[in-house]
Amino acid sequence: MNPSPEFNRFAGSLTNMKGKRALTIVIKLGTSSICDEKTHDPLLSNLSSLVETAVRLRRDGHRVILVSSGAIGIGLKRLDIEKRPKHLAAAQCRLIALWDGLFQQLRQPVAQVLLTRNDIADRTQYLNASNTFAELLSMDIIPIVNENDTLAVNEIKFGDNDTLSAITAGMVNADYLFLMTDVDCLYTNNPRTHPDAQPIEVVEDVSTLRVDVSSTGSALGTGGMATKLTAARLATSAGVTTIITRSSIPSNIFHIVAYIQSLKGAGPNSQPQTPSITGTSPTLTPTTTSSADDPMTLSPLPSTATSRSPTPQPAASLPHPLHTRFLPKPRALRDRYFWILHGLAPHGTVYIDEGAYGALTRRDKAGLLPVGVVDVAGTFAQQEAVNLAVVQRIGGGAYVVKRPEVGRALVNYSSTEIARIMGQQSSRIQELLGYAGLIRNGADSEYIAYRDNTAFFDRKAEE
Ligand SMILES: N[C@@H](CCC(=O)OP(=O)(O)O)C(=O)O
Repeated sequence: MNPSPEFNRFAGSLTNMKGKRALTIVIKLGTSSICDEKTHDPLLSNLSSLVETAVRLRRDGHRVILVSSGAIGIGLKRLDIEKRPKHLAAAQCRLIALWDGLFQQLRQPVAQVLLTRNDIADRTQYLNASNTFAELLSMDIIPIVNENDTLAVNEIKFGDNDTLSAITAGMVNADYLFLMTDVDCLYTNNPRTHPDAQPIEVVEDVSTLRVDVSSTGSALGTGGMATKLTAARLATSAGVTTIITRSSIPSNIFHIVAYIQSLKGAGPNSQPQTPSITGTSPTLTPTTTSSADDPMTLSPLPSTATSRSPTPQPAASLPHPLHTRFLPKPRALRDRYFWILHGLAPHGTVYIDEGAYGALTRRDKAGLLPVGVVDVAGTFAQQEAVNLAVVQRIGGGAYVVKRPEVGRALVNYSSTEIARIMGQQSSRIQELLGYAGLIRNGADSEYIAYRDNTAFFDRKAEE
């Protein structure tokens, strides 16, 4: 296969990136970008174009990881059935053969990586996965990642490949995560019903955007608008610039990277000099259908997003296609905290009082002691991950939940054990349980969770 004219055309802008440090770029392609929603035929020209783009980036010295959905969609064609089966990913082998065949045309080796949450639930396994990616990338191989649908029951599912791609991007310390989809970018409103809707070019803080979840994504995939924002929140917390852009023109990746890299010369996280949204309509405006073709419609809060006016006025000289860029958090979450917060699935909830929360989140962070625990829900074993919720004690053993999800912890005691020692001084653990939890550094544990085994979504707590 010879590179298409389009492939050769963007060689011009490539020169802008030459001589710069190698970037790690994760590209996520959803089902609707891989196969036709009605016929389920693979979108060959689209896939070929993506292959050309990825190979070109690789040859320019960058590291590329592809997160590819499509096993279920392609499987429908293979099995000649109409509807997405609930428990079947019949065509992962077909999907990877398709990618391998296309990459092979350009002599680019690829490697299949199938993951479930179980594969990263243990710290050593997480680090193994991370090392495997590093090794593949150092050998100029493009890893192609998907959820291992054959093994992934609900408890160990990432659930959607947007989330999986964000976790992958965090794991490899990527510079960019591209969430390729069937719309150009996020808009201030649904442009179909609101002609004055403006594209949102830059989002500083994804948590201040409220998403219209009525657009649920394609009929064959599991993601949609909401999962893209979740992915953006995860990836940006790990310091990854996250982009939403249209998948039908994969070479856009190239122009967008070149554009953003050129902005970086103008200062960290530079933004185009375009008007800010004034905040006249900060409430959510639902889209009218859930078609995958719907633009993503968001209601940004005033100071956190920058939109392009109807006549684009790019700040940098480089031309760039429409996209939404989520700025990475200035200080990336420590790898261990990223893993605890986003790699692990919580098995229950430990309710802590405000005093404990304060101690766990202050600068000289403490561990979680039994005395700060008010209640426990769910069934979990030692060394499993739990959700942490903050409660206010209101007397007589009663409490109100103030913040239902502030962070995660890897616990030294099971749910049954915690139920027996909560609210007590650590010195009573031995007496109450007959033993004292996990032993670390030769001493019994006085903590429900060690301080380096707790992590919080509020970034101030982790800085
Ligand atoms: N693992 C599934 C894809 C799940 C998924 O997240 O799909 P999508 O929303 O299209 O990215 C598959 O290969 O079909």
